Amino acid sequence: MVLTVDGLRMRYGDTEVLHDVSFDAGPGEVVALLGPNGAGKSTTIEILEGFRLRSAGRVEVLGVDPAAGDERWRSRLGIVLQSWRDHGNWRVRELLHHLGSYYAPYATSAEPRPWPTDELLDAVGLTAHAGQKIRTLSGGQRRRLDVAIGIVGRPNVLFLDEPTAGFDPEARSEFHDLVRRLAAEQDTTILLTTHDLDEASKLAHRILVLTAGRIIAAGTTAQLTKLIAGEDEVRWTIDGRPFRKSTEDSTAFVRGLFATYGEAVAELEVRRASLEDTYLALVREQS
Ligand SMILES: Nc1ncnc2c1ncn2[C@@H]1O[C@H](COP(=O)(O)OP(=O)(O)OP(=O)(O)O)[C@@H](O)[C@H]1O
Repeated sequence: MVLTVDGLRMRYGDTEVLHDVSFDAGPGEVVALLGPNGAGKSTTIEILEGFRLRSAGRVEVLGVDPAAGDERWRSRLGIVLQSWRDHGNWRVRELLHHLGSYYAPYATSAEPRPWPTDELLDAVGLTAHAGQKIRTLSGGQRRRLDVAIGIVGRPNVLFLDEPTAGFDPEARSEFHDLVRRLAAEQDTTILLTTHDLDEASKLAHRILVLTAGRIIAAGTTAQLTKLIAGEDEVRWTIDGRPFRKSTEDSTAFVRGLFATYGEAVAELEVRRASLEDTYLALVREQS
């Protein structure tokens, strides 16, 4: 396993913000930590990055406890934080070239490092802005640069904390392609956090739903849909009077409705439970 988290707990003072979090991830796997504000997503990712010391539990990243990771171990991680580190006066190409040079000592023949600057600029869609000063980039362009900084060392593991915040739909879709390519072609294991269920479903092989410091559901989008599938809603009127019923099997219910009321049933509507609805219901229930 590339990532192993077993019984992870974290406490800030008297407050426990992670309770017994466990999951793992293999090479080339994309895992999304999905949850509302304050669920503990950043805390989890920061512990795996070695930025925070956990209170309890076993954590291994590339076979190493992050609390004891050395420079060589660190060189195999890519990190994209939520907050922007300001390098305003640098130009995009210069900065990537400069940061990339730190990784050169850790190159192997199987894993050349760093990622050549021009190829990288192309991969993140910043070629046209390569000569621009960083403070003149738009929010979405800066975020692309954040991602480029995260992957310049061709990491084996990439941590992305809310990577697409501030992206327009096109940038988001290009970013999704990039993440898929990194996982499929470079076997990069990717752990990302997001509030966005749609993004998690599109990107991740596995989604972990975290609320209030606990993983309350985990699986592929299809498995989650099955696991937390809610009830459909059926609405209809009889003689102008509105009715509404929540049911797990709307087809059987509608069949029964027609058997009983026949042609008196009008304005029939069936709304299937979406994963989004059930995810929101779950989160509300837990928080
Ligand atoms: N340094 C800290 N000291 C005390 N409490 C903290 C600290 N950092 C985070 N917390 C608390 O821990 C909990 C989890 O925070 P965390 O940032 O991990 O959540 P998150 O899921 O990443 O949220 P968001 O989506 O808002 O980024 C929150 O209740 C937060 O207030």
